[in-house]
Amino acid sequence: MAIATINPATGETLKTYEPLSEAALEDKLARAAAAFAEYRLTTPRQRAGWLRAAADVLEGDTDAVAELMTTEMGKTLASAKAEAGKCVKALRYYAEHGEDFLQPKPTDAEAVGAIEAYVVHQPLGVVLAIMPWNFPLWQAMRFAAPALMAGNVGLLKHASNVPQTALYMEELFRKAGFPADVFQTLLIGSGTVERVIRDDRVVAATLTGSGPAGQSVAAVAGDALKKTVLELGGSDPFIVMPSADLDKAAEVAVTARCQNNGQSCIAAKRFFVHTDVAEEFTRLFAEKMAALTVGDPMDDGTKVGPLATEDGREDVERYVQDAVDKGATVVVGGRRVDRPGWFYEPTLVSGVTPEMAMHSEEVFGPVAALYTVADLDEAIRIANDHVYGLGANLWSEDQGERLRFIRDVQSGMAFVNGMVTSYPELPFGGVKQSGYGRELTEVGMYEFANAKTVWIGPPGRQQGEGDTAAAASE
Ligand SMILES: O=CCCCC(=O)O
Repeated sequence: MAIATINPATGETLKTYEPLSEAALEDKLARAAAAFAEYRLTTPRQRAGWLRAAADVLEGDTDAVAELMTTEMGKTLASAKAEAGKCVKALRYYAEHGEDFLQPKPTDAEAVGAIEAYVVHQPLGVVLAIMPWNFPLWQAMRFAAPALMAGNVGLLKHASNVPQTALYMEELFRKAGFPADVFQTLLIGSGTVERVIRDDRVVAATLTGSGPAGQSVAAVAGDALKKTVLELGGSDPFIVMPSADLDKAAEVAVTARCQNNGQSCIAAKRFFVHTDVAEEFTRLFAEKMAALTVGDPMDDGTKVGPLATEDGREDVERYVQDAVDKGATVVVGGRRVDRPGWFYEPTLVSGVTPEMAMHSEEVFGPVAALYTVADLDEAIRIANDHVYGLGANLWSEDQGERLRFIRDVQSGMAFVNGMVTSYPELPFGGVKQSGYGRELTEVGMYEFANAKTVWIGPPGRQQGEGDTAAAASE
C-alpha cells in the first residue's frame, strides 16, 4: 500500500510519501542505537520531565493533530480530540508514576545470604513499534510513553495511511526536548519490517494489528530471539441479562459498537441478550443505532464518519451480505451511504448463526451481531467458542452472575455495567489469538525492561554449598 494521506470522507489523495531508502533507514537505525547509548544513562526524573513537557506540547497541539487524524482516517473530530486528550493523560500518568515503577524492588536479602538483594528494571534498547491506523496517536503513545519512561528508544512503523500523524509523533518528542533520535518515525512499507526486526540494533518489537501481521512479526522475532508484545483482533461479547438497566445497556451498546466508526479491536461486536429481555433490548438498540448521525467527520453533530479505507468498507459489506444470504435479518442499516467517501450505515443484524463469517471473524465497521440466549451459561459458552479473547462486557445487577462472568469468560479484560475501555491506570491486552503481553500501567512498562536480579554479598563470605550445588555439579 502506498504511503499516503487519502481522506476517507472524500476519497481524495492529499499527500504521498516515498518510503525511506535503504541508506536513510540505515542512518535512522544508527542514530537510534547512538541515542540509546546516551539515553539509558539519563535518570527517571529527567525522563519524567520530558514526558511532562510532551504532554504540554500535545495539549497545545490538540486541535491541529485531531484535524490531521480525522483527515487521514475519518474518525470524528470530537473523538480525535478526545484521543489526543487521552494521550496527554497517559504521558502525565507515566511522568507521575514512572519513577516509582522504576525504583529497585528489594527482596529478602537474608534468605539468600546477601546483605542486599533487589530487582531493578533497566531499559532493553531500541524497540520497534508497528502500529495501526485506527487510533493513530493513542496506540503509538500507549507504546511510547512507558517505553521512553523506562529508558528505551522507540522506532515507529505506522500504518501507511496515517503518515502525517506518524511524523507528528516524532516531532512531538523533539519539541518536548527529548534527546535527539530517542523517538523516530520510519516511513517504510510492511515489506521492510522483517529487515528492521532482524537488525542487531533492534532488541524487541510490539505490534498492534491483525492476526496475520502478528504471526509474521512473531515468527521473525522468534527466529531472531527477540521479545514481542502483540495486541491483535477482538470480537468482544456484550451480554445483557434481565436484571440490567436495559435503556442504559442499549445506549452503551451503541457506543461500544460504533465508537471510532466501528473500527476498534475492543468494540463490542457480538451481543448476547437473555430471551426474557431480547425483544425490548433489540427495540432500544435498533432505535438508538438508527438515530446516529452519519456524515462528515469534521462536523460537530456527526456521530459516525466513514470507514478508513475503501477495502474496509467492502469487507463490511461482504460480512453483512454473507449473513443475509445464510438467513440473518438486517434490523437496521445494512447499506453503504450514497455519498462520496467510504460511509456505511450503523447496522444491526439478528439471527446470527455459526455458519456466518461475522460469527467467527472480526467485523471492522459499525455492524452489531445479535444473539438470543437462554441464560448466562449459554452466553459465556458461545462467547468463549471463538479464537479471540480480548475484552468482554456484562450487564447484570446479579452478583452471582457477575462473579461467574469474571471467572469464566476467556478474555484479557472483563467489564461489568460499562464498556471495555483502555485507561492508562489499567493493564490492556488479550488472550488466545487476541495476542500476548500487556500494555499500560507498570505491567506494560516492564514488558520492555530487563528485570535484573542484583545480589550483594557480605565482605569475605563464601556462598554456601547449597547455594552453589548446581555450579558444583557441572
Ligand atoms: O484496535 C484497538 C483499539 C484500542 C482502543 C483503545 O485502546 O481504546
